[in-house]
Amino acid sequence: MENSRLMQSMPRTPKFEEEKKTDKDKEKEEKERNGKKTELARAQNKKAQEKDMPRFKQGENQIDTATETYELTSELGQGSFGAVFGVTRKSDKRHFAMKCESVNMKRAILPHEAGVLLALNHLKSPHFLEMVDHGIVNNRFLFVVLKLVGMNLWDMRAHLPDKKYTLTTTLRIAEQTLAGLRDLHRVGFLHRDIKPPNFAIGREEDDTYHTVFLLDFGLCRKIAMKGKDLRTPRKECAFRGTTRYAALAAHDNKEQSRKDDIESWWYMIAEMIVFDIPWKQFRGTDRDNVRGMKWRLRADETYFKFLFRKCCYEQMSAILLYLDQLSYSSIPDYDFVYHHLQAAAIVNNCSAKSPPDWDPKSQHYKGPIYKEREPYIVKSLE
Ligand SMILES: Nc1ncnc2c1ncn2[C@@H]1O[C@H](COP(=O)(O)OP(=O)(O)OP(=O)(O)O)[C@@H](O)[C@H]1O
Repeated sequence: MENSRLMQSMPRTPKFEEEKKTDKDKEKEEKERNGKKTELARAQNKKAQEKDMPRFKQGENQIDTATETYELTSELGQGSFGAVFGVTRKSDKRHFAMKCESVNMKRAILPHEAGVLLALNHLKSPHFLEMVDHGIVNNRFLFVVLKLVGMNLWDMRAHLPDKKYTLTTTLRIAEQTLAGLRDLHRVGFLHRDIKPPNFAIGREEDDTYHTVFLLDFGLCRKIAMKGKDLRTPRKECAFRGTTRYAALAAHDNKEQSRKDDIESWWYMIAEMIVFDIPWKQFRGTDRDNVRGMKWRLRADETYFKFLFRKCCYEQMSAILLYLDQLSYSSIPDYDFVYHHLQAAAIVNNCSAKSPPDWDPKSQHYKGPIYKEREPYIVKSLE
């Protein structure tokens, strides 16, 4: 005690202050340098996209690949790394989605994504899209052709009359997205960018209108290898993900693991339940503030209770408490999480028969139902 008081009263030497200032300056300079690098890479990527990508809006309406001709019919999405188009395969007039990426991107993402999709296509899970074609066009852009799905969960919410999902639909979404993540983890991948735009509903035409699909495997990381259970975590990693839904491990530049995908999933579902998640107003660059609020949620029970005052306090707090106990190597108990979702549905009188909000005319729910102790099923083994 005496010692610490003594230390506090001691004047800091100019040298100490100088060193501290230099460290801070260095950090600031490093941040500025990284910021400039990111900006430069972004500008280069944008230029490459403008030059190489299908120019649908300028009248380019047909893509000839090595084996097929596709007619471009719409633009379904524009991402930071590329674009997704609606296409019709000329040979059989079937509709698909074509995701494209310029060959001149600073870092190619699509070949990696195609690899993940290929692995997932061996799995018997209703939550992944079949990849029907992939390749390169005239050394201009890379592409993958995927089964077409409907609106993503972000856009869908904005289209609903109240711009909100009901609790029944939220819990159905929670159950299906949890099953999708469980299946992805089982093939040894982490998603690392769980957010509503990366899930989409199916299409009436395919009888998958009530199914939720997982999209965008560009940030996936393989964590389990053949003959090795788990990759050794790196000491420090660059931030990956989307600030609003990022797990604390991502905020702390730590190696992410299965539990962190589920933590991101928790933020996504919490947002659907409470509508206004407390860190909603912060931008992607405000990572420190968002991290602080995610910590407050854990430390301040009154705040947590207030947030879930309308419903699901017990279940959501039990799930988060459980997730926070897991470590890098833990395999989350998805069934345990599901039990809490089931409990929330029972306590809140959610009908198991109700169709999802986007299909109010339907008589009943016809989407996939979470199966406990679901065995790992590879298609070829059936
Ligand atoms: N198979 C598909 N069918 C219909 N729409 C799709 C399909 N795949 C993607 N989309 C639409 O395109 C959007 C962007 O897709 P995706 O996230 O795969 O691309 P991205 O370039 O990685 O995007 P971002 O950089 O924003 O993450 C999705 O939110 C969805 O609305």
